[in-house]
Amino acid sequence: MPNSVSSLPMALYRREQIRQAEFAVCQGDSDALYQLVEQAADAALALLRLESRLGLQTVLLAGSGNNGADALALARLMLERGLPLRVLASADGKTVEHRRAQKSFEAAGGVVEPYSKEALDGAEVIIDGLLGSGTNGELRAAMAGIIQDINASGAWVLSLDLPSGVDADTGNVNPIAVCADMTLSFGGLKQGLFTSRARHFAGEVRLASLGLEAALSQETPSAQRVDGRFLKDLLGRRPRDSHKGQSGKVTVMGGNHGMAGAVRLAGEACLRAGAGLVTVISQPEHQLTVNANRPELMFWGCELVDMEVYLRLGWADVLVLGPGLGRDDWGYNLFKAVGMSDKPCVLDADALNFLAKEPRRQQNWVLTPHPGEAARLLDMSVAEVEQDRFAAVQKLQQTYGGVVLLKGAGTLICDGEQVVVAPVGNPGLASGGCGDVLSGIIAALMAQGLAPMTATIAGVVVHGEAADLAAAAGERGMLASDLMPFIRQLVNSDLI
Ligand SMILES: NC(=O)C1=CN([C@@H]2O[C@H](COP(=O)(O)OP(=O)(O)OC[C@H]3O[C@@H](n4cnc5c(N)ncnc54)[C@H](OP(=O)(O)O)[C@@H]3O)[C@@H](O)[C@H]2O)[C@@H](O)CC1
Ligand SMILES: Nc1ncnc2c1ncn2[C@@H]1O[C@H](COP(=O)(O)OP(=O)(O)O)[C@@H](O)[C@H]1O
Repeated sequence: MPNSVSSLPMALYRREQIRQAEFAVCQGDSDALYQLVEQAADAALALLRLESRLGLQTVLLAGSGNNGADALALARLMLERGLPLRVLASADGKTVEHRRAQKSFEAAGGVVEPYSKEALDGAEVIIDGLLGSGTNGELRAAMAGIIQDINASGAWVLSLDLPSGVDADTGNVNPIAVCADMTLSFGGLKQGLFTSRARHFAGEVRLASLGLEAALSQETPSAQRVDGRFLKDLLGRRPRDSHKGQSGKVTVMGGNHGMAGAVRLAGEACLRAGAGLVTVISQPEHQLTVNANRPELMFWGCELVDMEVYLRLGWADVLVLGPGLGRDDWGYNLFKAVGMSDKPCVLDADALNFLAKEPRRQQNWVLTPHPGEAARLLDMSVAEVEQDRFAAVQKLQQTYGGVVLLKGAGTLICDGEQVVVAPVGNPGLASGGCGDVLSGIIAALMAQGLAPMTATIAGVVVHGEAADLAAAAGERGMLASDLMPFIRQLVNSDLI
């Protein structure tokens, strides 16, 4: 069945690519396009049935474009089945398909009412067909008002194609969007649904491909999505005769005065992700904290960054620089020392702030900025980074080389060839130290032989999945340390 609700593929597209596929199939023929509208409505009905939402008091909201046409076609299907519904339209239909869907709904005895807030009273289900992929620029005030009413209604909300107000390409919201429980994406998966603010507004995402698969396969996906399945067959079982020297040696550097915890977290995560030997280089007074309950970490107290540091860097397979590094001369000198070595490295936190001041490119590094650090690296505001995270991660990679990951809900990873979106993890990660844990995991995976891009994707997936497991006890109050036991479980998960 071409219009069935399928399981989510990994390929993501920009809205223009999905429109191209639609054009390739319909060739501008309105009958063919109307068929797609009918199929979209069929798929939405099937989804409502699957979710056991049929028979509940339902209000459908139709906008003036083809997203509204989808809602009106669904309204007709529901009316024909005697399901309880009200249909509200915010404006007159502007497309041929919209007018046709409305006519057909009215011919079946349906009534389209003008929008009123009161009509949402008592709604158990709201179908959002206000705005889809044709949305341009900032929402007009009237539309923003309707969306506010939907969000305040308390109903279960299904958004057709996109939550109204979410940008299909960036996931950005300007200034408000429908907060959906579920989104049924049509044609192909829009890349914007999986990152940025869309992570909050889209709810669970489903796909109705509407028979556009073949046409869409002519397009190169703009990004790939990853989830826990990425970990399958990644590391494999350790050879029975393996020894610690073969599992990779990592040196974690950072932990300026008062910030012992950052290097301790990165170092411990590195061990839990399977590195054979981990040394922490930090301010000397931090030895007790770093080794408390974790004697497996080696420690070297470094007060002065001198020749000995350079010699010690030679020992490691992979370096991590940044957790708790600080921005003083001590931190800067460690940054210089790492720059002089040719080791594969993970740069995080203040190491990225030094890099922003002294930009250079390196191929064998992984940069892990959060949006604030990304803004400094790109000399722009955090709002500009967040406005288009896809563009930001690509620009970072072009400027600095290597593998770049842009943190935040729907983390993006780019190696210059492809962009990967990892919609894993949860807001429990929004607490200090979680980024330090991530850099330790990535370094451990690199030290065990994974290529930087693979290690970075796998690291983000392990980190996010560990957070989801840890969140069983609640997201609020979750600590970076709570991830540790689950990291171990996940790096062995391909063996289960
Ligand atoms: N692709 C596919 O495979 C298929 C796609 N299909 C469906 O078509 C949908 C795309 O339809 P579409 O192109 O008609 O656009 P759509 O999202 O309804 O919005 C246009 C309306 O919104 C308005 N508007 C715009 N910006 C605004 C703003 N900032 N603030 C306020 N209003 C704003 C704009 O108003 P205007 O500017 O004209 O006054 C116009 O009236 C797609 O999402 C999917 O549901 C399926 O039916 C079949 C398969
Ligand atoms: N809402 C969220 N959903 C998913 N992941 C999140 C969310 N909030 C934060 N994270 C993740 O948590 C980590 C936080 O990193 P960072 O800001 O560097 O923390 P710190 O510097 O305190 O260690 C990142 O990997 C980020 O992607």
